[in-house]
Amino acid sequence: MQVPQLLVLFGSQTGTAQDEAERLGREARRRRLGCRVQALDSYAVADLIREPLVIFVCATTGQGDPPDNMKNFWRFIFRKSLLSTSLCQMDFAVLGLGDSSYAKFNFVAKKLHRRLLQLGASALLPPCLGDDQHELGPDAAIDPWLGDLWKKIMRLYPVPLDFPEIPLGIPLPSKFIFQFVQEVPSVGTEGLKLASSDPQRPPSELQPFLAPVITNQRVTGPQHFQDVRLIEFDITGSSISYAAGDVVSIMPSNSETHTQQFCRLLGLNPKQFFLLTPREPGVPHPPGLPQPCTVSHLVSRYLDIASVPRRSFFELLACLSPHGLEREKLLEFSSARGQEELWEYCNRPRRTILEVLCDFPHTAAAIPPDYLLDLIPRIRPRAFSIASSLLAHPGRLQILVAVVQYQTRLKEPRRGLCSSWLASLNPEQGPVQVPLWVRPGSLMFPETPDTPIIMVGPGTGVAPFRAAIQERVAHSQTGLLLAD
Ligand SMILES: Cc1cc2nc3c(=O)[nH]c(=O)nc-3n(C[C@H](O)[C@H](O)[C@H](O)COP(=O)(O)OP(=O)(O)OC[C@H]3O[C@@H](n4cnc5c(N)ncnc54)[C@H](O)[C@@H]3O)c2cc1C
Ligand SMILES: Cc1cc2nc3c(=O)[nH]c(=O)nc-3n(C[C@H](O)[C@H](O)[C@H](O)COP(=O)(O)O)c2cc1C
Repeated sequence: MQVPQLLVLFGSQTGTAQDEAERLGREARRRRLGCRVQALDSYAVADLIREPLVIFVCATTGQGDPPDNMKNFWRFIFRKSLLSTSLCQMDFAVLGLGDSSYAKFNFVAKKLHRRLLQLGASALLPPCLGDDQHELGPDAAIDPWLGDLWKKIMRLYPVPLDFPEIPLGIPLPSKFIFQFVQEVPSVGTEGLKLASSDPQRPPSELQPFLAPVITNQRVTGPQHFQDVRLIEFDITGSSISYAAGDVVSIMPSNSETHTQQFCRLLGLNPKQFFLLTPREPGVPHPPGLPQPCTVSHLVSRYLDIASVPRRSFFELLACLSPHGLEREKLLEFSSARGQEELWEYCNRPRRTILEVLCDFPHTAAAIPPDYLLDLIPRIRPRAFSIASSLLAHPGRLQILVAVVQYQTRLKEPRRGLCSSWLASLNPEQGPVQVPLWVRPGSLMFPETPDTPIIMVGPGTGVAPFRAAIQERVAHSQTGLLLAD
């Protein structure tokens, strides 16, 4: 008897839907189902007509919009030419991530559910609508829904009896195998660059442009509570072009201090090189990680140790812990009944992964490197409205950054990863480069430059208007007034 195969496809803007999709993948593997977990746009969508069992995990972003990594899928699935029997072989369920304070609550999940029914697929359950506004977060809706889903799936797709369930507490195999290497293999140091600038293709998340920082200047008075920076990048030779309203994405790094602290806790040598091999065929190499790579590069540029850990982090950490007391606490945090306590410990005070690891030192010191990429999510890029015009500043790109810093009940102030990192870059102390790429924004300015517009953009919300005004001045428009 063959093992049933489940496909989990996700669309995620900031990682929550991806984390839930990976949780589904782990729960499926514990139940001995074959399981693939993929971003919707990295899946060959035409193959859906052959899939028997698919769970879609989708966030809603913007104003009821699909996340960037499912935009191609979204266009495809709503093609008018698709027949109403296209997906009649498929059982499916949709898990939505949203926030009920938005007018279009879980719009993507609801619309996708309806569309799949129109295409002939059979729903296993009504869609699950995870809500950030719930005091226990989206898991309040997801936990009971998943219980029902597994009951249904295991009834319709029973696994052979000689494959018993793998109990919680036993770690599943890691996605990758780390092989530490004493010497740098012959690909040389070129492979260690984060990204190169290929003049043929505009920079993207997979291949950002390393833009030198030209200036980094505070534009608010020294007494003002908010530190706002005007940062200028040199984008000469990048093939980047932009207009007012466009957005630049920036991939930040962890601070040197945090990187070193993390390595110390885990007993890792930052200078050590390693190679990564996927445990299963077909698992892609982590995007943006060079091969070979140094531990320091992995920790500073890839692992989001400054983020607030999710429940899945505690679940895996508990499995890896050799220390009785620490393991017991970690298991509690990963259980359904421990969610209120976890919220108080982590989410409310915004405690970071690094700080949690400091609280569980015996466990941290025993984490096998193979599990690092299962345990800690990838650093996410941050978006900034472009605050300049190429017509006024050829070969340059400027942004206005409000440095995020606030206090919770923890003694140490909370600092935004990207804004604090950008603020720390000082080109006067030597060359510094920032990985970035540009995408169109949703803010559209009138095509005829003489159309009068009233612009309201408080704080750094003024950035796109600064760009629009520079454009209009370059076109010799007069009568412009920007009030602040
Ligand atoms: C399309 C778009 C355009 C943007 N343009 C700009 C721009 O022009 N300039 C700009 O400065 N930013 C802009 N942002 C925001 C920017 O992308 C980052 O979110 C911001 O810089 C913070 O990132 P960070 O990494 O420093 O903070 P993170 O490490 O991501 O931390 C931010 C998180 O901290 C929490 N937080 C922040 N303040 C508090 C508080 N007082 N109390 C409790 N929790 C808090 C919130 O959960 C918040 O999500 C834009 C965002 C988008 C989506
Ligand atoms: C900029 C932004 C726009 C959002 N727009 C919506 C929305 O229109 N409807 C909704 O239900 N949730 C909305 N949300 C909430 C997200 O869907 C929710 O936080 C979700 O957990 C994010 O999942 P992700 O991390 O996988 O992207 C928005 C969140 C952000 C940050």
